[in-house]
Amino acid sequence: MRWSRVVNVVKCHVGGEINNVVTGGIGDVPGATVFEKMKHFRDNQDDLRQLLLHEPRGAVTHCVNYIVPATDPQAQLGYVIAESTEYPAMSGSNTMCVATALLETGMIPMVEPVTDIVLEAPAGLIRIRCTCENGKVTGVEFENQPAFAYAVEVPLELDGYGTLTVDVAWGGMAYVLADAEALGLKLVPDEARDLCELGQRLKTAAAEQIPAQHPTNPEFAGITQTEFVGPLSRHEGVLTARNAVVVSPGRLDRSPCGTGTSARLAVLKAKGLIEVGETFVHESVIGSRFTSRIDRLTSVGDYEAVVPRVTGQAYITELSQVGLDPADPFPTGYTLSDNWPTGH
Ligand SMILES: O=C(O)[C@H]1NCC[C@@H]1O
Repeated sequence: MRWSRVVNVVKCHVGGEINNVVTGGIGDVPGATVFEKMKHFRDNQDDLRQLLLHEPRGAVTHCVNYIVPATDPQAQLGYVIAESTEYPAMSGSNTMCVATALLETGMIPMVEPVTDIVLEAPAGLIRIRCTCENGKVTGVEFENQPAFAYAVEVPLELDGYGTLTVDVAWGGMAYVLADAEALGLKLVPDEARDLCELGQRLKTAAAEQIPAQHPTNPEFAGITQTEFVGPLSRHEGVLTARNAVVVSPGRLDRSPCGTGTSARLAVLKAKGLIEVGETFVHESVIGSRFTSRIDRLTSVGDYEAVVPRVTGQAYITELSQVGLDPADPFPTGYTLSDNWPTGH
């Protein structure tokens, strides 16, 4: 065997969402912050993302995280998140997989029954509380950077649908949130392809029509995600709802989505539908669940904001080494529109 590149990958899922973690083979990259390191990967080493996420090694449903040294002394390690079409500032499901991979492979020592860690994401410091039992991480609760609503109940023109009413919010990624019932959607698995097609159109229209520039870091991306929100209900008194997040280029998040849950908490608070500290259970289209709450209120620039805490459980599915044979005709892989949507 001869490989010109090899990385160690801890394959993980949380709530069915495949978010893998590269724990070796990269080393450090330049950058005074993890946000700068993210830009280095994006601008100079995007071939690695393509190698890992494109076929024949990856799939449109995968994300990957690169473990890097932290730049903030408060953090034990940093991570750069790479998805099919972007390097987001933050991701909830990826954070849960990263924390689980780091503790279950011993890169950060596990202390039972609770291990508190601090990691540096491109969005900033993420404080994480992991419950642990018999060497297994049984729950990852992360405190997100503040989430806030850019706009609540604003009109959006969409060809074929007329004028819709939507919300736009930041939860570590920027979301347009659309009411599923108003669109005749139940958020069930059979709707997956339709949700993706409509979701991609919605996010394009929202990005064109509704301003969403992050007030403290104008380099954070504008609207790249659509979140279809299902009706709120109470199960044994606990606020619960389903959602479906459409990740670009047009596939469903299998998990209840951590940044989407954070964005929804901000919108629920802006609409007076949730109290600080109240539990909110968010469910994905495949029925997986995250538990969340608003820990406290804050502000971001001129926006009133919430500090979300979101909990889920991740599982390691495989330990592997992914490599590149220098003669491989697909060193950056390929995408095909049968399962990797194009044209958005
Ligand atoms: O949990 C999240 O925030 C995400 N899951 C995949 C796409 C988003 O980054």
